[in-house]
Amino acid sequence: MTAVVVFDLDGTLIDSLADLAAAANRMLSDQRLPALPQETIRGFVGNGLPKLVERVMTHCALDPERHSELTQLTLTHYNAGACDRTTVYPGVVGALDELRKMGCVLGICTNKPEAPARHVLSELNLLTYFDAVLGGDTLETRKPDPAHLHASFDALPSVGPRLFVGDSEVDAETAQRAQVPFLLFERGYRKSPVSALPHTLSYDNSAALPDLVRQIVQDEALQARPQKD
Ligand SMILES: O=C(O)COP(=O)(O)O
Ligand SMILES: [Mg+2]
Repeated sequence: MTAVVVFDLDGTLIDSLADLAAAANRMLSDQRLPALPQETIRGFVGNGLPKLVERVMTHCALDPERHSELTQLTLTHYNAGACDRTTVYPGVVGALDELRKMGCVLGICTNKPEAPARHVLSELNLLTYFDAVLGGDTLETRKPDPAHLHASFDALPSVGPRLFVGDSEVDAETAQRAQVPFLLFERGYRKSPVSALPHTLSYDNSAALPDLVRQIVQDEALQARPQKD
């Protein structure tokens, strides 16, 4: 029972909010501005680091003309401490092991820039599970453009049906536009209720993932079977 499973990163496999918030707050401190609460920054995650910085800047009434300078500064701070407080969600490692044992091939489609995404995956001993890692700056486009997700699947061998696992509005929209089944992690950084996001199945413990993938693969196989009359 194999599948091509592509994962979002932040809020799906890893809880990276504390380090993202710390980087943004160091940038603000460099501007002699007070730190923002982590909960505020949580709402700014999902569309990549440049967008996160843009949202912080709007919130703090910083001059939009400084966007590229302050994005670079935030990235420098993030790179210096990307794994200080970031953790792998419970159940993820066991689920990735089992999926690999099933013969699935795994990839990453994240809006985090590719270099820090690879660095964080490597530091957390996750990089070797993935045969493709596409970041928010790998292509000219990124999620919710389905081209980002399609390119992630295309970078992997076609061992079975394709499915996407993510945590946010951006991921749900990407999967819907790409027309692939979507597994929604309920404990990530989404802003709307689970019921408001289009998804195939949802889960709150990553240990459930292999069974959910099996279920989707079986359903896909049933749908693909020629109908008898
Ligand atoms: O960097 C972000 O804003 C979000 O990253 P993600 O796509 O891995 O959730
Ligand atoms: Mg995410």
